[in-house]
Amino acid sequence: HAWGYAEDNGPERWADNFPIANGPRQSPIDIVPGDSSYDAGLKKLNLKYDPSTCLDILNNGHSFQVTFIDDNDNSTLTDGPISGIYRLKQFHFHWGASDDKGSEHTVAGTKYPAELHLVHWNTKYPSFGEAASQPDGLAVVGVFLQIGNENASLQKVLDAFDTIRTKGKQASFENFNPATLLPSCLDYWTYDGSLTTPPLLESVTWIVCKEPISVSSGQMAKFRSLLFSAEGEAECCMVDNYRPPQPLKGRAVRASFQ
Ligand SMILES: Cc1c(Cl)c([N+](=O)[O-])nn1CC(=O)Nc1ccc(S(N)(=O)=O)cc1
Ligand SMILES: [Zn+2]
Repeated sequence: HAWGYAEDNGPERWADNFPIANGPRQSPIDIVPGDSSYDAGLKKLNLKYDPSTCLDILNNGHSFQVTFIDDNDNSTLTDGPISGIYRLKQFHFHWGASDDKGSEHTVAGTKYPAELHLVHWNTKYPSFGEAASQPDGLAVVGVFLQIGNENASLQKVLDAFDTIRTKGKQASFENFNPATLLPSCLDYWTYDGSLTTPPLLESVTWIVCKEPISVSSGQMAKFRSLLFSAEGEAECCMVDNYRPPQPLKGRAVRASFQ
């Protein structure tokens, strides 16, 4: 039976089929600001996104994702802690059943109600699939969501939820600019990690923004209206789709700010 987030197929069971779950560079982690070291050599993040590369929105049974056309360099991540050009493939979120949990990374033990992941792949490799198995293949920008004012940009994504309520549903979703989901300050922590869901590949340079973006409680309720289950199956709310923090195993966490 496939992996998920339930008692019988959730994060504590993933190592059964994916032994890398106990590997040396697993994600997420608890970021302890006092233990991170400022690295003056770290460049500012350079995120350049073209809304016309936005393609569709999909409920994949674990989260929902907005997928981008990645056969050109129109939507890219450069600089920051990485070298070369990484292309945006998709973004998705992780969230909780209540506002006191939901993020994957935590900051000195603090959980946020949700976390956005913008997934990019290194164009030194021919495709996302090839890149995903390389130690420098992927770069994911993580952004925390905190309860506050309604987020107008996020609302555009939430308005599409009625078309993707159940697992496997996909709908056209065009001309969305993911830059509108970024915080104003792009200070970040960075460390070497992995995908946070199976296959848990250790190919991700993590770039976690210090500043959260806002989401209203009503908008969080909308996230929780999605279903893990497919049409015709017993309804199972899509909530708590986050992996808890994993052992640091000696890794350094660098900060782009003092
Ligand atoms: C593994 C893989 C390959 Cl290879 C392909 N492909 O299309 O070739 N698609 N997937 C699936 C995928 O991307 N998973 C993924 C899991 C966690 C995260 S997270 N939370 O950001 O760490 C990002 C992505
Ligand atoms: Zn993710």
